[in-house]
Amino acid sequence: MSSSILQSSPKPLFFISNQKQKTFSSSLHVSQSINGQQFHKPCFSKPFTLVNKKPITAITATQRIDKTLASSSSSAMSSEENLSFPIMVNGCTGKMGKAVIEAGVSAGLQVLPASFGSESKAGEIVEVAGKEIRIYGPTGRESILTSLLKENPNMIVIDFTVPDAVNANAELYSKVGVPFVMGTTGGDLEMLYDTMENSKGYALISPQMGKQVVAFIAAMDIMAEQFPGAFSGYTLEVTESHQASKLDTSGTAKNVIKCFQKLGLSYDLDQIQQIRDPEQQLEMVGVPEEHLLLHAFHVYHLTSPDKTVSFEFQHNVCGNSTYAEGTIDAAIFLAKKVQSQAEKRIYDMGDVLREGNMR
Ligand SMILES: NC(=O)c1ccc[n+]([C@@H]2O[C@H](COP(=O)([O-])OP(=O)(O)OC[C@H]3O[C@@H](n4cnc5c(N)ncnc54)[C@H](O)[C@@H]3O)[C@@H](O)[C@H]2O)c1
Ligand SMILES: O=C(O)C1=N[C@H](C(=O)O)CCC1
Repeated sequence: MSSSILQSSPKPLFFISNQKQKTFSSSLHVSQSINGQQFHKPCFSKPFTLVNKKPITAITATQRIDKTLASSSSSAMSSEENLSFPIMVNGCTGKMGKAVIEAGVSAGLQVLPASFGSESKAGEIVEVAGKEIRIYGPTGRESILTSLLKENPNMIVIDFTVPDAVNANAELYSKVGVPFVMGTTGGDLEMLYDTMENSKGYALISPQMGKQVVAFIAAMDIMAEQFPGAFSGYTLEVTESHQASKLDTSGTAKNVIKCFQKLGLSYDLDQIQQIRDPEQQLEMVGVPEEHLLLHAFHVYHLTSPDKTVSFEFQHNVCGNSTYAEGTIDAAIFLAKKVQSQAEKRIYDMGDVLREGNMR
């Protein structure tokens, strides 16, 4: 596959982009005072700040979210449903972790001062969106989570960690019995769903939290259901470009490809062309320079057997605010399901959209 895919059609049939919004966000500057010194940083989302490194101790009631925020959250949320719940954001020093905490704070949710992170960060206390959060490495997670749940029976875990941690984390959440939103991609999806089927827990699992992209995938799925095989014989080329730090292939692209397969296209996931090189992203994909460190561009190009007909679909996202907002909607949706003891326990972002649970 060549770069022509990305440049072949100046007017794609389907184009979703939030570049405008993120161009605004990219000019955001954060000013923080650390040990009396003032720091200014241009960023997509506010950076976390390392406060200090202390030995790990159990979470106590005094470390929990402050009560002022807790009480204000009920009015900021939905007073008629009296839905106020704390979130534990795992991977809180990561790009998504930070963005989700900011979105959660804006929505009036409580953020618990504990987060699962990498071994190298274990014991650190970091500041994200004005909240001090202690990082817990791989050791002792079960007892930490158990005591957190005991003190916060209506808590929801939000996981934006790394592909390698997905299955072990989901097993732990299920074992302890804490409902969770799994935004992290990768891992063994079949195993993840098996874990949930075998537990009594609630979960919302989605490799894509951006509402408009989710709606696009749902539309493709409806087309596949109504017109199975409509694109038989066509060839498919898929290109996805993300920041160089992304560890796995786009989970979103995999879901879109499932729809194309139902539409009759034969395609193997290892044919996906991943672009992680910033130079290619600038020149070939057209990613704005200020978003090289945080973007998700996807192109699906379909060509008829005799090459007389072609289709192109794109969804291009700069920054990550759309995912963070969707994640908070997902957490609110899941909290309501838990509260109402809904029979269905495993959800995805399509369920959130279908029930109109958007703020
Ligand atoms: N569902 C969506 O809409 C969506 C959107 C964006 C990103 N993602 C996915 O979310 C995940 C995180 O993305 P990101 O951009 O924030 O990545 P990131 O690299 O910026 O952050 C990863 C975080 O995980 C932590 N971590 C590393 N090893 C860990 C471990 N063993 N246990 C717990 N935490 C660990 C890191 O310290 C870091 O805080 C990726 O899988 C990405 O594909 C999903
Ligand atoms: O930035 C990422 O990493 C993203 N991952 C998700 C995926 O793999 O589909 C969603 C888009 C952003």
